[in-house]
Amino acid sequence: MTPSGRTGGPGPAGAAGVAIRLCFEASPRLLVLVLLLSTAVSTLPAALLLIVREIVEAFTRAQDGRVTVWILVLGGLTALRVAMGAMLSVRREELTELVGITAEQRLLRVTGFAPLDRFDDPAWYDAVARAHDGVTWRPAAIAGILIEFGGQIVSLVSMVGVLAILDVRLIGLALLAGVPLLVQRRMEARAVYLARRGVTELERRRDYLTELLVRHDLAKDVRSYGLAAPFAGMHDAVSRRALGAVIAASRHSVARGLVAGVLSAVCLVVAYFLAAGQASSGALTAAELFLVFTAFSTLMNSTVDLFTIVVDIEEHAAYLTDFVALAYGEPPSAERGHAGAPAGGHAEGHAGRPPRVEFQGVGYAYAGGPPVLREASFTLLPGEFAVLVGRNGAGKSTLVKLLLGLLTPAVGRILVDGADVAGLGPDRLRDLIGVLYQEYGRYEFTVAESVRLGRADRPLDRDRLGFALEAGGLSRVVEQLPRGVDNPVGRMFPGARELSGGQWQRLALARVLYRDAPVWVLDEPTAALDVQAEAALIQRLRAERGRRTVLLITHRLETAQAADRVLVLDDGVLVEHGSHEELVARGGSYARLCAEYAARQST
Ligand SMILES: Nc1ncnc2c1ncn2[C@@H]1O[C@H](COP(=O)(O)OP(=O)(O)OP(=O)(O)O)[C@@H](O)[C@H]1O
Repeated sequence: MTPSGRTGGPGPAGAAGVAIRLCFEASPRLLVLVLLLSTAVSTLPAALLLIVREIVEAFTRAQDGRVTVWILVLGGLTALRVAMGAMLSVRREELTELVGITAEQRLLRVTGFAPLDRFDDPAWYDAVARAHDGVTWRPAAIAGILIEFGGQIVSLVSMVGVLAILDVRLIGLALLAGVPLLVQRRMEARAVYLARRGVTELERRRDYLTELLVRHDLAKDVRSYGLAAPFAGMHDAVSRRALGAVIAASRHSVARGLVAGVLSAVCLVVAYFLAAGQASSGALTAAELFLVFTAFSTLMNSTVDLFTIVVDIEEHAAYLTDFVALAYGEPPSAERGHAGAPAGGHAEGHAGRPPRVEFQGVGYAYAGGPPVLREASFTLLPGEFAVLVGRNGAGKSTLVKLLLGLLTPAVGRILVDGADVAGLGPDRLRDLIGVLYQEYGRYEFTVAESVRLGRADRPLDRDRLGFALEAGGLSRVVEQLPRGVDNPVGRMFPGARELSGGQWQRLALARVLYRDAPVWVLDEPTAALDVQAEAALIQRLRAERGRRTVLLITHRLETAQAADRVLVLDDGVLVEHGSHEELVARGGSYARLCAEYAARQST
């Protein structure tokens, strides 16, 4: 079940469990220290109250010496309480921050490893948005509340003890006074949560519109088409709709709050009358009457705080439904790894000989859509340089995603040296195949860091970096940067130099070259390259023949002429394959593509 399908939530106990687990993951030592400090700080108010009683009693009996001693003790304990309170607050803050970081790390790992097809599901985006909403502070808030909970229990028990000595009836009244407030708070929290859940999509739309106005790759479009005002207007409308829904949900909260306040006040008034009656009958001294009033209101507040804690945890638990489902649910397949033996072979890989890649009757359709690939069967021979061509939407990029194991064939198998890709596991596949996607990443790091992402699991190899930059056609560009390979690129961070479209593509290509995998899959690698850079790349690919198996996707048919073999995909069907000359002579799909291409080039 996808997290988006859940509405029940982990419940207060489940959320508390998650928070405690995160505290332990964050720092067990800090957790213990904070708990000890919290307990110590919470026991002091009751002790201080009893000392006040001693002072008043000593004063009424004119025992000046005792009064002085107790006042000094009171002063000492008050100072201690302030000091411990300050320490508690600092350490608690540290713990909650660490819990926030730990929780966000969990979520980032889950979303970073999620199967690619999740990104086709709007409900997945809703679930991630909700999980992300508050992930840095809600688990931390629960942890903080739990720590407070321990303190509140200690404080409540000590006040119950004080009242038990003086008038046991008041304990029940103090506890009762909290109930209306609890009910009111709970109804309020639930209504707001349900309203906010209902507007997740609106909030995502709002965030998307914000992004459209701050993304530098869209800045030119936005200005040239005058889109800033319409986007800002849409943002305003969507934000107001979301806000309206949340406000509507809390419409009755003032009335409910008034009723709850009156009911609580009734309990307080009854309790004070009872205590005053005791004092006038002589059962309580003036000091004890003062003590009763103070202990009652403290107990009542502690009760309300305790109830509030439960409601707060319940509220956070509701908001954490999607986080818990994502972070503690079934791990995504990529993270689970593939411990089992690879099906149908072992793909030992690059030991001297590049691998063979086979598509056997592969079919695929995106969820709810028509077949995009039908019965595709072909073999890339070890060390072969093959080119895949076809019209827009023919299914070329889908084929690449299937080969990289990002999508799973609906029918058929894909084998690398006899091993089914489905059983190889992401690490092995990454070792075997270096890929350049059409939409490659533009990472705003230094040149060296960006290229090293090709082998992010290993320390930077400066020699390989030099080779990759040279072979990728970036050496001259890098030489002109003030800090060379250690210069940041992009425009978001200080000292960074923006690259041209073609230079970004060369950087992405350098990443693939740095990876040094025995199979290269390059989807439109020359789309942004100038003629010279394109020729250099093709020359390099030809030089790699026999050492690497290369599949290159392109719309530039000159490139196809340089390849050993051309594969032609038409509407999801692999209609032809052979050398450029053979296919032209055949007069089929490829020949028609070439004719159209030549006509376009000559106009
Ligand atoms: N994530 C997706 N969800 C649903 N349909 C998709 C998705 N990605 C691609 N398609 C559809 O699959 C078909 C093949 O797309 P694909 O990107 O594989 O084509 P392509 O041959 O690489 O095209 P191009 O030359 O334009 O890059 C298209 O009709 C497209 O609409």
